[in-house]
Amino acid sequence: MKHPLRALTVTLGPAALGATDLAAGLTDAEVHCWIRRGEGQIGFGEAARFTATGADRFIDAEAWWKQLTLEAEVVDRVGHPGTGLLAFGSFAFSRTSHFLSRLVVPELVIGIRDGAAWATLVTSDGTEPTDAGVQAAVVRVLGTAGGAGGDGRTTARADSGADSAGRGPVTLSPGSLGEQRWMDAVAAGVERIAAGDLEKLVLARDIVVHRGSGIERHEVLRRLAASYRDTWVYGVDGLVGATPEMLIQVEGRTAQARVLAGTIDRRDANGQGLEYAERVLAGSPKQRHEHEIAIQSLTTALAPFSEAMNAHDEPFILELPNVYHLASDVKAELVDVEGHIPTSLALVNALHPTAAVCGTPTSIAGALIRELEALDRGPYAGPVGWLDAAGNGEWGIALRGGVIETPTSMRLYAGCGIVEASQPTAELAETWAKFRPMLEALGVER
Ligand SMILES: C=C(O[C@H]1C=CC=C(C(=O)O)[C@@H]1O)C(=O)O
Repeated sequence: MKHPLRALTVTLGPAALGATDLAAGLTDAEVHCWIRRGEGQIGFGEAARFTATGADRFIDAEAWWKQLTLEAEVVDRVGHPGTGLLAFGSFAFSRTSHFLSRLVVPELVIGIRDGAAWATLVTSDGTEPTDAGVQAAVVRVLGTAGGAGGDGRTTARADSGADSAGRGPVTLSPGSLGEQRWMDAVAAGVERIAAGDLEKLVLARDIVVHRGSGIERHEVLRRLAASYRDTWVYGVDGLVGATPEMLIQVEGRTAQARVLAGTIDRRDANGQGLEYAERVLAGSPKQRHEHEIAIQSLTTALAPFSEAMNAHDEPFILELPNVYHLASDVKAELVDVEGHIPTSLALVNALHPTAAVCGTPTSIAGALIRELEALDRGPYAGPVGWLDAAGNGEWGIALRGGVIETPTSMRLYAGCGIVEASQPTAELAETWAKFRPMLEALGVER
């Protein structure tokens, strides 16, 4: 007999987690996670799962989630975004993808928000989750109380040193298109833009990393969380990465997005730092044009759901360990649609795919991507994140990541915005800079 889910959320004392950085809790190879600057949520086990493919994947997921949360019995003693029932999710970039878009409700979620920790225990067999049950589940996944191992940053750094020192061979192999064929695809895209068929196109490619000694998923996540503190580190099943781009974040009536487009490799700055980025990135008409198109696509799609929207006139420079980006933060106050504030997933349905990962106009860019990339992007460049029963959530764009395909191999993806002024060799170099966070986390030096 199928039972409705039952959930209990309680505050966790500092000793229960034993660390101020949530990355310290990445103790299990199957852990789901969403972490930025040591805060967010991690999930263990599985109480429920939904999968879908096709054009209606977001709407179908939303309907499933609504029904599940309506039937559930929830005691939430914390009551902020992310507490109560929560699902992690990952969606295919394309409606034609074979990848199964998914929502996963873990049995145990541990979170840190504004320095305070909490945990939610979910049962699917009809039993009532208790305080003692939550504490016991936390101890089970983190080791003894207070035994999560201190600060995730320290642990991760020590591990990555040990890793590059001496594990099995790591090799790279080309994905769907080799480098030359991918550059030919970029040149073909530029031609189509020059012919006036479209304004911008985002072309991606894949590579496969083989690691003889095995891919340790939670170690990879720890390294990403340690090195890429300003990104959102995500792990949902085999999908793992650290994205700097926020498609949409919803908290009550407030929605926020971080739009990125325009990139330079930090290695090219030769230590000149931000001054170089200001000159070469913010000062480049090509990069500004690429960024302008991405901002336009987000704000146009968000406008019907909001009454007040502000985005700065000037993009800022986002400094990451591998690249500098042109970035713009957009904030909007949401309006009721059919009597309700739109949920984060409803907004994802309206916003995806933006011009930061597809192009403009969307349908022409989407068709050209299918024609030129010769690649099923799977969850790459699709929405990844979490949502709660109130509709709050954070959905990043699954960039700077990849999919663990076998115990010893992982497929990585990276793409570039192509405009008329794009040069195939420069775009190829940019993909290598974008692969770098994952390559480093996997112990590949390049
Ligand atoms: C498509 C990717 O990046 C997008 C996000 C930021 C900057 C981009 C760019 O400058 O081309 C891309 O639009 C990727 O990382 O795979």
